[in-house]
Amino acid sequence: KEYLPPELYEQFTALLRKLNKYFSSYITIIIDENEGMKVSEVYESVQVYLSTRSSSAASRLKLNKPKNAQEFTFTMDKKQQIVDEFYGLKVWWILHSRELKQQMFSWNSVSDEKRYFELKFHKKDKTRVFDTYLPHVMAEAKILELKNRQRKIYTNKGGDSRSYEYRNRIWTPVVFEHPATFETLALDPDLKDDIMQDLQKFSQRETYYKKVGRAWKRGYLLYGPPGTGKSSMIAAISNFLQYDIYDLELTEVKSNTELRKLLIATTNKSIIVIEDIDCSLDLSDRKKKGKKESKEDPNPAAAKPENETPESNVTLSGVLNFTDGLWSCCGSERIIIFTTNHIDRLDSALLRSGRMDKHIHLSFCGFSALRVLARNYLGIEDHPLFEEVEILIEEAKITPADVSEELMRSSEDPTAALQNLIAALRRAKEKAALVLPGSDGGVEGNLGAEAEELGSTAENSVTDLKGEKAPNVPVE
Ligand SMILES: Nc1ncnc2c1ncn2[C@@H]1O[C@H](COP(=O)(O)OP(=O)(O)OP(=O)(O)O)[C@@H](O)[C@H]1O
Ligand SMILES: [Mg+2]
Repeated sequence: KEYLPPELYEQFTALLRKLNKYFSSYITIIIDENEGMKVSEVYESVQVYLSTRSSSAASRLKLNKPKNAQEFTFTMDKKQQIVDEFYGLKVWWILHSRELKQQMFSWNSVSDEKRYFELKFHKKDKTRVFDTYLPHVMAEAKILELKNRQRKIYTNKGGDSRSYEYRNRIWTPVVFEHPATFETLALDPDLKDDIMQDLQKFSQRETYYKKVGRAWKRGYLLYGPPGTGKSSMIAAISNFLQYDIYDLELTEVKSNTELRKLLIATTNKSIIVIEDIDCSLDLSDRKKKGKKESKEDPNPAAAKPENETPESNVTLSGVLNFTDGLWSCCGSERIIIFTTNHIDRLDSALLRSGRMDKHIHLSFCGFSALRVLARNYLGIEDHPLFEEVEILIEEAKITPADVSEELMRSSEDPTAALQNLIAALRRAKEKAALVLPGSDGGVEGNLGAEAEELGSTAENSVTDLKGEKAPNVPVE
């Protein structure tokens, strides 16, 4: 390097590398961390596999202990080599990292890093490596992943953009530990069974979906007043199927293209959630609003101040494409869940039959749901006060969240807790009568109408908390 001019030195070393390759009796395979916009599955599997080998084989390790994990795990540090042996076959693994030069200068710029594994083995072992060793690595990684699996909840709401782990990922993961299960969910038993069977069936129907030519995914729309268990149900579904959750914050998504990127970056066996879809996007009035704006202001772009941050440009059609367009079939075993408190605010395009496979109405606490809550919070199956509660609860229209609150206040004394509940039910009943005299009650009056309205748009039966089916009025 000291004696040759730089350009000659470059050429000389390139030639040496070529010669080395020509005469070398080894083969090297590169496994990149990123595969387009996704983290490569092969890279992740290799990393998991090597974590069991590294503690004995490498001299410099990184120590990890994921939250709640039983044991420490080790991962290879950069430039470390691990020699692995498999029935007499010897291979070398090295983790490399390359800094990518940034094109543009900026004050808070951080150089990008590209990581990759290098697998080296003798030429004579080529067939064995491809036919037996690599499949063994993948299979072993799968077993380990299942053993140490921690479910994650991902969000697209800005992670730490300067941390390497998150900069290259558009979803930020957090370990998911929600305790809600179908056991603890206060729901009409028939509705609960129906949902559980539907989920179970879905998760076992890979070949069926293929046979009928459909993408292996399912859409649920959960609707009902606040505090009726929509979010809890999503957690219960995740715990039931052992799927990860992708919590999509639509207001953070700038365009339909970004929405598509987010979709592509989700993994299989996952639940994609858009909570409060009516609040995230003005879906119903979008077209009308667009027309109005264009009438009032012939050139709206010119009126905008230049430094204004661009608003979300996600459109209804973008969301619809996200749920069932051509791109929605990349990957499989996905459940897409929308939640809303106001089903009447949703565009009919989102509600039409076949769009979301199941519309689930979560409503006020019925007596059977109360029994579940009494078991959860008070540890009782029956009580003399249940008779009174049963009569009151059908009229009072109180959410499971409110019932839970009442029961929690004196959980050590079931009688006192139920007396509190009875008082709360009486208050709720009076309040409901005051709000809408002569009607069934407050908000719930509207909800009944919503259910009927939905019956006319949804192909699937509309099931509610009490297991009633809303009338299926034919689509006009
Ligand atoms: N059906 C239910 N079964 C058991 N607990 C429930 C149920 N509904 C509500 N709760 C309790 O009430 C709290 C609020 O419920 P949750 O967040 O699931 O309501 P939500 O329907 O998602 O409300 P929002 O529309 O405001 O998002 C939860 O912490 C849960 O403990
Ligand atoms: Mg919620």
